[in-house]
Amino acid sequence: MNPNIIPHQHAIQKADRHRLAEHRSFILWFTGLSGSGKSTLANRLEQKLYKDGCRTYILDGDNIRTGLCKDLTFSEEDRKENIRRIGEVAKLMVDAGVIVLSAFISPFREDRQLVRDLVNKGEFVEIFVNCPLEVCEQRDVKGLYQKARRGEIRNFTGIDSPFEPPLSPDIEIRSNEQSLDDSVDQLYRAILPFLKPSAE
Ligand SMILES: Nc1ncnc2c1ncn2[C@@H]1O[C@H](COP(=O)(O)OS(=O)(=O)O)[C@@H](OP(=O)(O)O)[C@H]1O
Ligand SMILES: Nc1ncnc2c1ncn2[C@@H]1O[C@H](COP(=O)(O)OP(=O)(O)O)[C@@H](O)[C@H]1O
Repeated sequence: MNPNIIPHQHAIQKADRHRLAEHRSFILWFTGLSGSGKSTLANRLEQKLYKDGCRTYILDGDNIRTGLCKDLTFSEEDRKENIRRIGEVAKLMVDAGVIVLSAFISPFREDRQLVRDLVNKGEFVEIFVNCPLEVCEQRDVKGLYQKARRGEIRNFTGIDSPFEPPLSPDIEIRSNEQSLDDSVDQLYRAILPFLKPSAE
């Protein structure tokens, strides 16, 4: 820490923003293989929360790897840096009173833990979108698994780059065993308790 950087105490705090929005803010951290269903679930859940009048924002590859993190590759080191930056952005958004839905592979336990440690207890909800590699590969939503198998993409998660599944996720969705509607319902019911304003 640089001793010459002294944070300013702003008059309007996170708790004030929660009162205004009438809900708390936190990070819904979707993790899973490419094609497991992270983006689809984040999108569907956001629509439900939006209908309820919640302030939400999705962080995913479209708005991060084409902007803030466009300098990063898929090496282990760059993936770590990717998640570190996303974690810092998500933390700011939580402070701004927004419910953040983040949809990144985030393959390493240590990096996910790092994001959890950035925010207060109860402000990080780890959602493991669990789907066997064979099913993700069969879905091949973007044709990337085929490219990876042909050797046209290197360091592809599940093929020649590791994925460390969460050991005790807050929520687990088995996206190959349950329908999309059931998955969204399960998620919505599980996060309702997080929405309620606490005694801040
Ligand atoms: N080498 C390699 N490995 C994995 N994924 C790859 C790769 N190259 C490109 N893509 C596409 O990039 C998306 C994953 O980016 P992330 O930022 O979520 O990855 S990570 O969290 O830094 O590991 C991922 O998107 P999703 O399918 O939505 O997960 C892929 O479409
Ligand atoms: N229960 C489920 N939850 C999420 N996605 C599902 C489910 N069942 C089938 N799918 C399908 O799996 C695919 C997941 O793709 P996507 O959301 O882009 O994955 P990711 O963001 O993890 O790469 C979509 O075509 C989606 O319709």
